Amino acid sequence: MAATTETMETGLPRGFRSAEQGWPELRRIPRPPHRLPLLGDVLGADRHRPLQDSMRYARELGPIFRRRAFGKEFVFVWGARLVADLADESRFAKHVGLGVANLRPVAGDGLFTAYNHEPNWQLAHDVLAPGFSREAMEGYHGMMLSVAERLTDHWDRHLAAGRTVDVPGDMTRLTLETIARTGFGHDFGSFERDRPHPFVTAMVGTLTYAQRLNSVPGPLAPLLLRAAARRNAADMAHLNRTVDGLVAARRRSGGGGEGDLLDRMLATAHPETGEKLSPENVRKQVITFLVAGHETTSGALSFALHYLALHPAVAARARAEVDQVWGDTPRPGYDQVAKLRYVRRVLDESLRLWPTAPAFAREARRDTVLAGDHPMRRGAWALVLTPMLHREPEVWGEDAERFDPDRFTPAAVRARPPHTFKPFGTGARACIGRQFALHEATLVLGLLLRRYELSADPGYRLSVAERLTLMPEGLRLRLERRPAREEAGDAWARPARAAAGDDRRHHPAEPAEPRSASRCPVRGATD
Ligand code: HEM
Repeated sequence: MAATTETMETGLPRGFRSAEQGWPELRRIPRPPHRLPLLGDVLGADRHRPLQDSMRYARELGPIFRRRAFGKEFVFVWGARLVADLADESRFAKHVGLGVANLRPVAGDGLFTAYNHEPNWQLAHDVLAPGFSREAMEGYHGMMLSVAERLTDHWDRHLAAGRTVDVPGDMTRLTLETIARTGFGHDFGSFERDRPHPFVTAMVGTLTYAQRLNSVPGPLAPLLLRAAARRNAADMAHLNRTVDGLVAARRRSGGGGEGDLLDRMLATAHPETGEKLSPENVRKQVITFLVAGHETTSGALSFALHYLALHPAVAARARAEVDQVWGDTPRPGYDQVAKLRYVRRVLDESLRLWPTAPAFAREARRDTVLAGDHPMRRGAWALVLTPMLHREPEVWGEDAERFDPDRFTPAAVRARPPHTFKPFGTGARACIGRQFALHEATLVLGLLLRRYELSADPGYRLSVAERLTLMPEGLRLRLERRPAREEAGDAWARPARAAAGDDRRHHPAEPAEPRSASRCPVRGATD
């Protein structure tokens, strides 16, 4: 089965370089004390929650440590000084590490899973980056609002029926519809279904399988995961079919996406070379963007809603800001979203505690010494454990576990060393969809805060599910409608959909920012 050759024939993904080869002084790096022969550091490990296991080890072993499972040794790094050094792009680059490499069968040389040397990375990056420029984002705003209104209609129905709402499920509906609609002009009809869309089920299946591949001995994987591999093949076939249908429909219609991501993928030539993406690469990019474009944002929104429900004073402050900034505007404009500074801080603080893509891997471009202390050979790699970087006491204080959005006031951000907040990764391979995710999530949190009081089930204890990404498992909230403001004609409590045309509406009041051809439109100064 072509889908698994990279991982199953050798037990290791292509490009894998063992820690023993890469780190000459590996022995100096702390490891758990009770290592079993052949099996490694598996005592007490929860194979469904490898990230949270690693967080536990990090607390015991310090800012750099290693774990071994079934013959594979991993080096983890989370100390601020070490991570800042790994962010040096002249000496380090993205490593397509185990978890990401396991997604290669489905996402191939798509933007997220491409090896640095693959020419399709630069090609796709240059062709697609303008799809995340400010102008493009402004064009998506109306569609994002429309999808958010489908969510509030859905929640209103639950509220009327006296039911609680399924936060991760509904956030996934929302973010899938948003990326599908803005990027590909497609409607999955998620809010009209009782169960997750089969695309989501297939996606969760492939992500879970990619994670599981790391938790079984490589050579035994074909045997131990035979049934799971069969299901995975069916899931991948479903993803491919969905995407092929979507692309075929667009080709038949002869474009018509008004320059959305799919139009760019199909028709845009590289500005310098004139090259276009191949049909096979388009398939990989569409899958990449549909998956990367919703799963992590859904988790980020879900964690933020969890913390808002848990901290009524924070929610009240955020709501007061929304009322003040948006006033009675039924449909906030593009530029009114970035003005929700406190709501954005709530989001940042949620991403600090639970960065929903919780690790990224870095490899040495040449022989070097990490932070002047740990020699690494060219190709040696380490996993940055973002949730622990974001809890590093020297940076975030002894109360780093406490949820406090004021850690992101401009003064507090300025006072922190660089490279200490990395939910979107780092360098040239950092998240291309960062602004998209932040705009969408801030807008949706604003709309929900304005419309509802949210309360948590007092019995709920945060349980974080892992499938390469993170999600607050089983989170349900009780809603109460905020009293309507009669004098405003209930304008904000019931968005006047018809009043504000829908898709691709630009806000004339917002002047377009001049774009420098030499500057990548998705890389901000904060990266
Ligand atoms: C809160 C939401 C999001 C988070 C936390 C997040 C996080 C990340 C991280 C950590 C990386 C770097 C991975 C690595 O170094 O291996 C990444 C890359 C990427 N993300 Fe996101 N992401 C989010 C939303 C999005 C959205 C909305 C899109 C698309 C619309 C997207 C598309 C991508 C792509 C294509 C890459 C690969 C970029 C490259 O290598 O050139 N992400 N993301």
